[in-house]
Amino acid sequence: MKKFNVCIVGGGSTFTLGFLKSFVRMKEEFPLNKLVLFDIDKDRQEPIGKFGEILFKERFPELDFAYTTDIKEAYEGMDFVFMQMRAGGLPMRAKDEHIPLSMGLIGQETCGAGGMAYGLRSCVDMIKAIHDIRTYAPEAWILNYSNPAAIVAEALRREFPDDKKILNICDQPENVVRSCSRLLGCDWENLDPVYFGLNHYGWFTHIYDKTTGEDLLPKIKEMIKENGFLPQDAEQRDASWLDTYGMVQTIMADFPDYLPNTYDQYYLYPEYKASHLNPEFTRADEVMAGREKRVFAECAEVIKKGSLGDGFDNISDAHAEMMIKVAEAIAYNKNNRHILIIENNGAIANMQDDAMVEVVCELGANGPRPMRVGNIPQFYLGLLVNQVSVEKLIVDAYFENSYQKALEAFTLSRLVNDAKKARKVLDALIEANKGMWPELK
Ligand SMILES: NC(=O)c1ccc[n+]([C@@H]2O[C@H](COP(=O)([O-])OP(=O)(O)OC[C@H]3O[C@@H](n4cnc5c(N)ncnc54)[C@H](O)[C@@H]3O)[C@@H](O)[C@H]2O)c1
Ligand SMILES: O=P(O)(O)OC[C@H]1O[C@H](O[C@H]2[C@H](O)[C@@H](O)[C@@H](O)O[C@@H]2CO)[C@H](O)[C@@H](O)[C@@H]1O
Ligand SMILES: [Mn+2]
Repeated sequence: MKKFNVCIVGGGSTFTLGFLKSFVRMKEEFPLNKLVLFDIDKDRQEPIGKFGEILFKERFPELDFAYTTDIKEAYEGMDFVFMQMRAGGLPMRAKDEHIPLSMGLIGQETCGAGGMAYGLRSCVDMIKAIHDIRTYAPEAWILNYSNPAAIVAEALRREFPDDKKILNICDQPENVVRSCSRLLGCDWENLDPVYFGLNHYGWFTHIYDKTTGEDLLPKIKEMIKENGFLPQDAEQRDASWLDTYGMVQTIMADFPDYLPNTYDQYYLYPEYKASHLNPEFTRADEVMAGREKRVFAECAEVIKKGSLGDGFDNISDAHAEMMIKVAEAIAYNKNNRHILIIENNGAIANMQDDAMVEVVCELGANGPRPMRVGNIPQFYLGLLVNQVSVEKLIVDAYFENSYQKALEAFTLSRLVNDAKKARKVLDALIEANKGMWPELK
């Protein structure tokens, strides 16, 4: 069985620990020869790298493992590059959230003004990183889930039009499917969804039972109406995530056709959400006070002991598991179904061909084969055409250094929706992002 070389870009991410543990747990199904962590921040990556050295010495000694800030060492000879960078780090995420919220607008990592701010930073850093990767690993599969994935995917489509080995992915649709399995009391892998949308803006039209072919969505709708909706791993979630999943019940009461992606809440209830988010303590603050602290405390403890110790917890990590299964599908030409971000080209019949949309695809060694959903109803089409235009305009702003295009994107966004507010928040974000955005003229 061939063994693979993998690099993780954003080695200092709060998600890396989950990957390191999952690579151990999944070493039979996706065997690694070499794993390299790469980050531009040596100090942030080092504790995670040291944790990895101890983990692999004890659980996967045959693995060739390294961590580095050198691009040649990181990329040369790689088969897969997993990309999880956060351009500007969590402190900039906090600004993306706080600045719009201070003006009464949604402050969110990937949606609205904050998402566009993060998007412009990610365009700069992701395009540079992919040029670096292609210098040293022209054939590697690049699996991107750095956010905002919708804007990043559109920028990469334009910068690398002929590169068929860049794949953009998000775990949230799969997380919603997993959450349905909690409700139904079944194995999530026995659910076969039909889905359409953009990244962080989509709907499930059917969720079939893989064995019988029965569409379980009517039953799921009833259960959500009666009991609400919880993430599969509710016991491990922060309060804000439970609130987010809870909103699915509200969305379905107003729009009962389909099961929504949890991110739809921001587009459907922008005023309600903006007035219920705490401008003094946003999700970035919650992550910095919670997940970030936990991850680095776990590293420090293991490094201090010099071993994993008895209480070592290697519980399942849905996010890492999904990304590794995506690599596995490509590596072994499995043609498994995954929900991926791809160029539309008819997958959603009544949307423009060059939109980056999110649909179910069969995934194998030759890349994704999207499954068509036909025409979508006018309401959903209207919402998505609006947002795809926003995403395209912000990417225009990046490539053309255009203030005007950025202003248009901000004005068009349902989460801003007013030219005066758009100019005000855009100007504040330009100030906050000096040196990290392209210069907008
Ligand atoms: N699409 C999805 O489903 C999904 C799910 C989870 C996380 N994510 C994304 O993963 C990323 C990491 O999230 P996090 O909360 O762990 O953030 P984090 O800030 O903890 O980690 C990001 C790491 O990226 C590094 N980094 C920043 N710019 C870089 C660059 N140019 N090259 C290499 N490394 C760079 C930082 O130093 C940091 O160590 C984010 O983009 C997040 O949105 C996506
Ligand atoms: O606020 P965060 O940093 O916790 O999460 C933002 C990300 O949320 C989604 O990913 C979740 C995923 O749904 C969940 O199951 C688990 O694996 O954690 C992830 C991060 O919490 C979303 O898909 C990402 O794009 C966001 O970055
Ligand atoms: Mn996502």
